Amino acid sequence: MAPTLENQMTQENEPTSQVEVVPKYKVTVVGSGNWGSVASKLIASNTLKLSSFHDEVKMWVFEETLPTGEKLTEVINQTNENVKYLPGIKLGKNVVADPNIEHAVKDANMLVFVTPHQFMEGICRRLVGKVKPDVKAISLIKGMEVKMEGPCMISTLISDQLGINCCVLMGANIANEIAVEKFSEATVGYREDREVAQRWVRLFSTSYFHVSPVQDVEGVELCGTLKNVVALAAGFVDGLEMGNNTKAAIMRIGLREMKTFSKLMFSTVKDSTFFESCGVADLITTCLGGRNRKVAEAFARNGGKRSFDELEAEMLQGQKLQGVSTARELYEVLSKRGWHELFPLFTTVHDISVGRLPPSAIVEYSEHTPNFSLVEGSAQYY
Ligand SMILES: NC(=O)C1=CN([C@@H]2O[C@H](COP(=O)(O)OP(=O)(O)OC[C@H]3O[C@@H](n4cnc5c(N)ncnc54)[C@H](O)[C@@H]3O)[C@@H](O)[C@H]2O)C=CC1
Ligand SMILES: O=C(CO)COP(=O)(O)O
Repeated sequence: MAPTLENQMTQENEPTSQVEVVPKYKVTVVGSGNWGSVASKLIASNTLKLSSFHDEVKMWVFEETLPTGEKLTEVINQTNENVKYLPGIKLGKNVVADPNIEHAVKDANMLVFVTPHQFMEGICRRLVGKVKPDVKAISLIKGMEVKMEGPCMISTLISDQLGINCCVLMGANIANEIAVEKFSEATVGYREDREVAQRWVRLFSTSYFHVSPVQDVEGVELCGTLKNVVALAAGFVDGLEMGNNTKAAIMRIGLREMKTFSKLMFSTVKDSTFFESCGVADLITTCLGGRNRKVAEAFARNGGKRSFDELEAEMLQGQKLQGVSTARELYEVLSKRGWHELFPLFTTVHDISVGRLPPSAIVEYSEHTPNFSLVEGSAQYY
């Protein structure tokens, strides 16, 4: 039987006695927004150093025309910079932007998914039958879809639609900080295949980006997804100038709801996952410096009179919030299961974001609803 790329590559970087041409993993990044561009830069710096990977990293770009009339893909390939989503940062000459998604993925052995979550169903539909059957995937996407049966994590959507293995990478990772090589950590969540997880760790790790593997895909992914809803609550508190103690209270309550929800959905979720970078660290950084927090602050300052869509378009120039749609998706799950009382913070964030409650409800609710703050509510179960 011919050796597969998989078993030929397990002894990564170890010298071989015979001179032989060993196939190398080809990596494609599906997505080229703010984090997608930084992820491409990280990976591209490593593929040049690690002999088991092809130097070239393909990056699928959702094509758009810039105000200059030029195509974004062409500008990225000419300047080696994503001038719209990550201006001022060189991606590495081995990053090649490609506007054709089918072409970008067809030869890849490793696929990195990093688009806003709302586009993933459409992307997966386009990719059915277009990827190598033994390709390995990883999702950096913080979000979920809601189906009749309940929430569907994006890694599950990818695995189910494309019939491939999918890990996740989440963490306290504000992209603009990693772009300028400030130290941070991240967590890779994997299901069974530790060797594949280690390969992802090697592909992403640098001196300033430390990655640890954890055998808990759902826990890691739910942390990354749910903290965006808590970040909106933190933004409301900032917009109302409530101060640090209130914000810390919101983060604490939010973390408990994250943990309770995750464990109710998946009994396999581990307590220890919440102490990894994907858990409490991501919650903190997003509540301090993320886009969800920033736009929610503006929303509250405007008394909820300007919609999130309007503020997002004005403040983020094409970048996308994940928290507002995640709050809506979460609300659907809570409604279907009759869980609103167990998750007052998640419920209130959605009610505020759609204008059913004023931003000030984020604290009023906590004062008047016993199980929101002082008395142990849903969170007592976990
Ligand atoms: N930016 C950050 O600091 C971090 C982001 N993430 C997560 O990574 C994921 C991707 O985020 P970013 O790369 O920051 O994206 P972004 O917020 O910069 O989103 C814009 C991207 O969406 C693309 N897009 C617009 N319309 C589209 C369509 N119809 N179909 C497909 N793509 C379309 C744009 O071309 C652009 O690449 C999100 O789930 C986010 O939560 C995770 C960690 C850090
Ligand atoms: O996920 C993030 C940091 O880890 C970024 O969060 P925002 O999308 O709120 O900027």
